[in-house]
Amino acid sequence: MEKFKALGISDLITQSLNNMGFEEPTPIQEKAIQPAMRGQDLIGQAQTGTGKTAAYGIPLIEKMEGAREKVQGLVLTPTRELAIQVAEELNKIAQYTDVHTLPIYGGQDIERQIRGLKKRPQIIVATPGRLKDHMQRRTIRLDELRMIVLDEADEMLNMGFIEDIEEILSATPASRQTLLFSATMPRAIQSLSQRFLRNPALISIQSKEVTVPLVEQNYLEVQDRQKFDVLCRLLDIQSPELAIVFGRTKRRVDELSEALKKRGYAAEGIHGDLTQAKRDSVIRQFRDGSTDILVATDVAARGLDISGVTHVYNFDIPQDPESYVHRIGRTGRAGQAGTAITFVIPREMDHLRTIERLSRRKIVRMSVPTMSDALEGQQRLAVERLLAVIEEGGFEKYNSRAAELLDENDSVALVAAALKLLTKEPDTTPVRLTEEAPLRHRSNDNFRRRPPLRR
Ligand SMILES: Nc1ncnc2c1ncn2[C@@H]1O[C@H](COP(=O)(O)OP(=O)(O)OP(=O)(O)O)[C@@H](O)[C@H]1O
Ligand SMILES: [Mg+2]
Repeated sequence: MEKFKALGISDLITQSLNNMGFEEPTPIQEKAIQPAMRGQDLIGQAQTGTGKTAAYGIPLIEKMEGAREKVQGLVLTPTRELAIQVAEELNKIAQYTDVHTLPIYGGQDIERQIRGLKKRPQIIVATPGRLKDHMQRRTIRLDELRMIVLDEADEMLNMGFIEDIEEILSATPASRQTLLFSATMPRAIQSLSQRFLRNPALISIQSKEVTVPLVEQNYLEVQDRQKFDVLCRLLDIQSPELAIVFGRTKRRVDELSEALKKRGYAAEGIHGDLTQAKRDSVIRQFRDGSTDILVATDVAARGLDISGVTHVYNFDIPQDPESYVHRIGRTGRAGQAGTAITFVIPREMDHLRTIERLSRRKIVRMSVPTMSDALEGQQRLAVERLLAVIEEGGFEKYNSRAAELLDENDSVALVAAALKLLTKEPDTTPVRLTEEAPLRHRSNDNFRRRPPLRR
């Protein structure tokens, strides 16, 4: 806590950071908080899962005046789920202050948002489209805005959002402070962003690699039609606590989540064509662990912070290196370890090399697991469960029956039969997935010109 105090953070906020289990600032927090509190514009870059939200959130909250009635702080995010999550984190950080944050995003009843706005939140976390709606209706005014943050800044300044961002910024006072944060900051975006900032400080947490070292990164080469069986085997062998499976298209996500359910996995899909109510419930179930596998388009690639995600599977190789970095960054967060496996069809190998080069990290080839590997994995799980019961005790009621059985049967046969009962044998229920065409290899330059957001 002393280290947070030394950054000039007030007692009320230090106290909530303590409650949240933050013992000391992460490197980006250490470097960004003071200049941001001094009023400096900045571009902050640090690896996924290293606390960028609080790095901008703390100074943002510190700068708000509880008594003022108009919106003073604004965070823009590329997705609705991220807006909700960031607003929650800001409200946690500000729990002992009189600063309130409201998320504003598409797909939610606008009247309800208008009622929320009547409570005069000082900070709004918004997706650009819905914010523009409110600006047009004059239910949100930005003429007293003091600070604006573009979270996932490179994505927000990508083709699909840039006009919205320009329009929103032009409605804010020129005196406002502007902060940009992301784990990836391609140079083209850095120079573009200079237009919106005044003498920005570039705060970048230097590291050899863009991705988090705690994430083990593998790929396997596989034909498209084999991918699904390979995924199921991997799930059986690795038995993730929670896993995210990324697919290229909405149809892919629908088909994949259905197919996984057919084979008995607790999977749900998320993409941009679902109703917001459905998206909310899918994320809620995944956060509380009632769904083990989230199947997603890139709509879930950025910013989402869900603890317990031990594995990320790129069922389809990502479109660009940035997407790769963000997708695999859904695991290995806040010092936890994680595993990421990318499925590459032979014609996409060049693409993998480009990702490797730009993320400056070797992605290690692994062999395609066999059916017997999968069975072995499930057997191991069954054994673990059995041994855990022995450890726990409380099965005395079964002792006399066990002794009886042992008198009449071979002991190895008995245990083997029990293990067979406990083991989920690999499921081979036939499923159908529409084949995806391989990603064509494109030059780096093109990576950034993709039209985003058809996810
Ligand atoms: N100082 C800290 N000590 C301990 N945990 C922290 C600290 N700061 C942040 N965290 C936790 O680390 C996790 C990741 O933080 P956050 O979501 O802000 O990462 P990020 O850098 O924005 O990642 P991404 O690039 O994926 O958006 C969160 O669960 C957050 O609560
Ligand atoms: Mg973030």
